[in-house]
Formats: sequence, structure tokens, C-alpha cells
Amino acid sequence: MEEKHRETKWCEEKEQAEASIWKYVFGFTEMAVVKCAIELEIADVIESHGSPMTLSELSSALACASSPLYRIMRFLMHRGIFKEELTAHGSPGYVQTALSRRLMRYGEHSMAAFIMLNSSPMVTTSLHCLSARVLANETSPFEVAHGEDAWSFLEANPAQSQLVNEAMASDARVVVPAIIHDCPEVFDGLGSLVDVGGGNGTTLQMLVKAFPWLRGIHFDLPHVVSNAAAFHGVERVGGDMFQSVPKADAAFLMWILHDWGDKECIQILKKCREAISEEKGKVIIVEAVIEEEGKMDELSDARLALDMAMMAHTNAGKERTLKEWEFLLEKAGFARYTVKSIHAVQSVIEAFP
Ligand SMILES: C[S@@+](CC[C@H](N)C(=O)[O-])C[C@H]1O[C@@H](n2cnc3c(N)ncnc32)[C@H](O)[C@@H]1O
Repeated sequence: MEEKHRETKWCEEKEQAEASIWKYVFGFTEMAVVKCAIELEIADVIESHGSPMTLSELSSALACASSPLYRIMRFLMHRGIFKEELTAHGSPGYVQTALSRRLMRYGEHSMAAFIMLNSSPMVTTSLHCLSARVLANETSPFEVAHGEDAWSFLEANPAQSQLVNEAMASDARVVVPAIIHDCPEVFDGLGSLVDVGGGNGTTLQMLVKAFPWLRGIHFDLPHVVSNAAAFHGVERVGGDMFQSVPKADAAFLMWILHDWGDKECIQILKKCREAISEEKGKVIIVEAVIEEEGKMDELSDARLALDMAMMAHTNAGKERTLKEWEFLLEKAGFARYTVKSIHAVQSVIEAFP
């Protein structure tokens, strides 16, 4: 009886594998089709049409042939990215979903820039070299692919640097409202905030707008800060966080520490600790916290994929478990910390001197 049960289970597993393997055979295709939809601005065109849009209306708006467009839309509809509804004349038309709105170039919660970055040759070439890192731990796939580390490469390639900054900004436009909504108390009592590695300044602009009592200091590498737009209430400072961090009541680090190994993180955190005020000071870290087995949620896949991205694009960066965060904070001399979950891939960790 038990033998029979085992055999049935094995057959079911084999059948499942036959279907699941195609997900990997065509894994990149899904990304390529979504990238194609972003390049054509399909979601933006359907959004501005404002009602179900027929294939012929869509193809004339995009000035393209209807037959390849039909096949692209069939693929995207099958994945639930667009939906079909009848037009006022009873013809089938395409409409947006919450997911397709994320593909709009100019939408409020657009993640188009992040997809454009992750499907760009700069990113995919280093992902192709992931095995080099596994075979020799010190090897950086990014360096194997591009001949230098990501920061030197980006400094020498302004167009690629812009691609990264736009991608980060698109994530910031999603996660910063979640922070403001889910834990506004984090900013209570603070007079000034330095955003360490603030990218193109999007995050700090949103924080200063939401908490107008904050004086913002946008701190990043000189070539990054010099390309960021000026914003009322925000001072721009170029420098190196490994040397020193501008003084403020609190330091804010979003998607910074996961770029670095433990030794560098401790160095950055110590510089932040020196920069903040001793009484009301704190360091606010916005990063993923990898869950222990069995405590996964619907964003766990994204956090683990991000860890693979860190393995591919940085020398020693990684996503960290709570125990690993605790280790870093203790080594950097912080007395205590709290962790707040928000509706995002990241959590908010507050570390106090
Ligand atoms: C992944 S991006 C995060 C950007 C931003 N915090 C966000 O979440 O949108 C990492 C940032 O760290 C900055 N960075 C790298 N090395 C740095 C250094 N030594 N000093 C200051 N900033 C640095 C990069 O220029 C980049 O803007």
C-alpha cells in the first residue's frame, strides 16, 4: 500500500516537473516580452485611451503591424498583465490591470525603469557569470563581465549610471510612501537627515516633502550628486562614505549596505555613528531582511532574487538575515535596534548609539 502511494506521488511530481521546467527554459522570454511592452509604451497608450482599446486602435496608435502586436498581447494577457473587455461597440478590447500600470513609463507606481535596468546587457552579462563567483568566492561576476567593479564602471559610463539611478528612483517612489504610511514615527523629533548614497535624490525629496521640519542632506559620490536636481530644503554634498558622512540628527541608508561585505558595512556604519547626534541620533536602514525557513511571505522570492543580484553585481554584497544584521550593528557599536515591517521588499531597521 505504502509502495503504491509512493509511486503515485512520484508520478505526480514527474508530471509537475514536465510543466515547471518550461518556466526555466523560457525564463528570459518573459522578461524580454515585458521589456518590449515598456519600449513600445503599450500600457501608457492604453491608459491614455481610457476605455477598452481594440487591436487595430492599439496598432495604429503605436504605428506598428497588428499581427506581431497581437501575439505580444496574447502572451501578456495569458500572464494576466492586460485584460480583455468589450468596447462600447461590442468588440474585444485591451484594458489595464494593476500589474500593467506598473509597466507604464510615466505612472505613479511604475517599475518600468527597474525592469529596463534588470533586462539591460550591463546586468544580464554579469548574471551570466554567476558560476564564476560560486567556483571562486572572491571573484566578482560583474568584474569578470565588465573588467572593473560596478562603481568604477558606472562612473565611466554616465548613461548606465542614469539607468541605475532611474531604477532606484522607481523603487523609491514605491517604498518611500510605504515608509511614510507604515512608520512615520521614525522621523519624529529629527531636525536633520543625511541620506547616505542618496542616488538621484528622489528619496530625500519625498521625505522632506512629507516631513517638512526635516533639513535634508543628500550625500553620494561627487559624480552622482552633481547630476541630481536641486530641491528646496535639501543640501547636496559629494563625498565618500568610507571617509566621512556629513553630520545630522540621523543617517538614512536605503539599498546601501547590501552592496557591501561585512567589513565594509561595519566601516560605513561606524562613519554614520560618528555623524549622528549622540542623544537623539539614530541610523535608519531600509533593506531586505531574509526570513528564516518556514516564515516566507509573498515577497520572499523577490528578496532571494535580490540576493542573487547582489552576488552577481557586487564584490561581497548580500541580503542579510536578522541575525546577520544584528551582528553588523553590534560590531559597529550600536547599543540597540528595532525592526519594522512595511508593505515592501525592505524593512526599516532603526539603530541607536
Ligand atoms: C543601490 S544605490 C541606492 C540609491 C538610493 N539609496 C536608493 O535607494 O534609491 C547605491 C548608492 O550608493 C552610492 N555609493 C556607492 N559608493 C559610495 C561611496 N563610497 N560614498 C557615497 N555613496 C556611494 C552610489 O553612487 C549609489 O547611488
